[in-house]
Amino acid sequence: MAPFLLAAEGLEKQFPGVRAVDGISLGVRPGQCFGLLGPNGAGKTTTLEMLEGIQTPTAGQILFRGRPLDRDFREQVGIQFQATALQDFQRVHEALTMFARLYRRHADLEELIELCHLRAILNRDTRKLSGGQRQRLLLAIALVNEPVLVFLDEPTTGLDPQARRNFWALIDRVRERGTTILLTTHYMEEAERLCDEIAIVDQGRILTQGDPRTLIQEEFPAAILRLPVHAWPKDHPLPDNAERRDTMIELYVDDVANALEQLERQGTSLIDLRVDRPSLEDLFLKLTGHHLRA
Ligand SMILES: Nc1ncnc2c1ncn2[C@@H]1O[C@H](COP(=O)(O)OP(=O)(O)OP(=O)(O)O)[C@@H](O)[C@H]1O
Repeated sequence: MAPFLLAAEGLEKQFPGVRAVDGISLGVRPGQCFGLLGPNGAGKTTTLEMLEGIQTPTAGQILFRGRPLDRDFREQVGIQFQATALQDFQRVHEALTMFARLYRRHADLEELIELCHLRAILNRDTRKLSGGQRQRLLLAIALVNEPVLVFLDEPTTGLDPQARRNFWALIDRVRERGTTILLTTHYMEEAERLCDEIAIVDQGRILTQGDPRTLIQEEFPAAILRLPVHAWPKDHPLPDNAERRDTMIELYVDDVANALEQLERQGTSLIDLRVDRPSLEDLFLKLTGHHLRA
């Protein structure tokens, strides 16, 4: 586990009647953005909370810089919870200052305010923040002790697409400062956009792990052509590189131009044809047989 900042081996968590995490091993390298990607209930939050030292594993080992989690670990990491309780009647700058006081070492608050775009809302009551503003404040709070590693649990859930994109840009800047990030998400686009490495989690286990682009390239050719079943000529059997999914036929191809020529030659109507680059959604479907959002 030596090159890893944080590593887990054989993590398990058993709740009464529910095996939330069923043998997860992973390693997060310094400077990396590592993502746990999976549907609701997959065990992402439970895994994250064990890695944060908040939940005790039923079995398994966690090492931070090669050592078990200790008091020092708490000083060196930051946590953005799904729903950190911000106190009522507290303004943004008061919340920041209060959290900064909890740590021996803390960041330059002015710099943090700039980084997280909080200047314009410093005097706002924390109950009056929009979803994006709240997430920016929660991220600033997670960064208040200048952590080397920050945990983000579904940081953009509930944000509108524009606020989500803004938050991604903010995460880019946090990374550029050298902070290692471990996040959970059920948005595949987010995992593809932000993460150097992902672990796809389903039913408490990791199905596959690696850099998103490589994972996709290993499983799929360059493109997936999708067309409705009714467009396919009845007398033509499906070729080996095709699969039927519900009302659609998917063709897995490397040479799009050549595939289109063949389809036209066999009399397939191309009017409803879609050409897609294979995505994490396709990978998840292939690995589990179901859609991530199902
Ligand atoms: N404290 C608990 N007691 C009992 N069961 C729990 C507890 N916490 C989580 N679970 C169960 O463990 C499983 C995994 O939950 P977890 O919250 O880790 O999943 P998740 O992937 O983070 O999902 P979500 O995106 O909805 O947060 C679920 O079946 C959940 O109901």
